[in-house]
Amino acid sequence: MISIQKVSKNYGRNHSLKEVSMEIPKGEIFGLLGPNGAGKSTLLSILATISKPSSGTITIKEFDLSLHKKIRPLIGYVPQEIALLDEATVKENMVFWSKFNQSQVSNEYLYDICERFHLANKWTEKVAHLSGGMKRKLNIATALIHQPEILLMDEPTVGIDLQSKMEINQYLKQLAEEGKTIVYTTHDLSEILYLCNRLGVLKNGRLVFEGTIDEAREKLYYEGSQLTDEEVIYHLLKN
Ligand SMILES: Nc1ncnc2c1ncn2[C@@H]1O[C@H](COP(=O)(O)OP(=O)(O)OP(=O)(O)O)[C@@H](O)[C@H]1O
Repeated sequence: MISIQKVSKNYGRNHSLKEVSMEIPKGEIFGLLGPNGAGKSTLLSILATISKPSSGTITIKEFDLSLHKKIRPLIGYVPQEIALLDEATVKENMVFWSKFNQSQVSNEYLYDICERFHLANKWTEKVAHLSGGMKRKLNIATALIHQPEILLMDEPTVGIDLQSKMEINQYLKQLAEEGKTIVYTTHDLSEILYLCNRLGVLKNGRLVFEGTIDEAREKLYYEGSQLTDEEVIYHLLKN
C-alpha cells in the first residue's frame, strides 16, 4: 500500500531522515516508533503531502506521492498538534473539514462519527470549551470524514482518558480488519502491544529496525534470554 524508498529529509544541515526505506501492506497497523526527535513526525508529514522529501521516492497504491490529487483523498492525517477551529462549534468543525476534503456528506453522517467518539452531546459546543481529551478525539474524528484508505496518526491519543483510548484503539483495529492501513506513532507501550502488527524504529533519522516483535526478539536473542514483548520494545528503543 505504501512503499518508501531511500527517503531523506534535510532542514538545512539537520538531517531529519536518512535514506529511510520501508513497505507497509494494506490492512496493517504499522507502529512507527523512536525516541523524541527521531524523525517520526517528519516522515508522517511527508506521507501526508504536507512537506516534501529532499530525496527518495514514495508510492501510495500505484501513485507517486507527488500526484496530490490522487493521493490526498486516500489519506486521513491526524497531526500531533490539534488542527481545529477553536471559536467554532464541534458541528462547524466537522462541516469545515468535510468541505475541506470535498466530501458530500450529510450532517447526520457527521453527527454519527461524533457519536462514535462520544462527542455528539457536544455538537453545538465551541471547541474552546472542550477538554483536551475531547479535542483530541475530535481531531481524530475530522480525519475520518472522507473515509480514507490510509490513516496517518501522530500520537493521536495523548491526554485521552483510558476508557476512550481503549475504545479508539478497538475501533482502529476494526478499521484495519476492514482493510484500512494505519501508520501510528506513539510512546505508549500498551498501545504498541495492543495495536501494531509490525514496527518500524527510527533513531536519528535512520530506520534501525522493521518487523514484528517476534522478529525483533530473534534478532536480540542471546543464550538464555526470554525477553517479554515489553522488554523487546525497550531494547529496540534504547540508545
Ligand atoms: N521545520 C523544521 N525545521 C528544522 N528542523 C526540524 C523541523 N521539523 C523537524 N525538525 C527536526 O527534525 C528532527 C526530527 O523531528 P521530528 O519531529 O520528526 O521527530 P519525532 O520523532 O516526531 O519526535 P517526537 O517523538 O518528539 O514527536 C528533529 O531534530 C527536529 O528538530
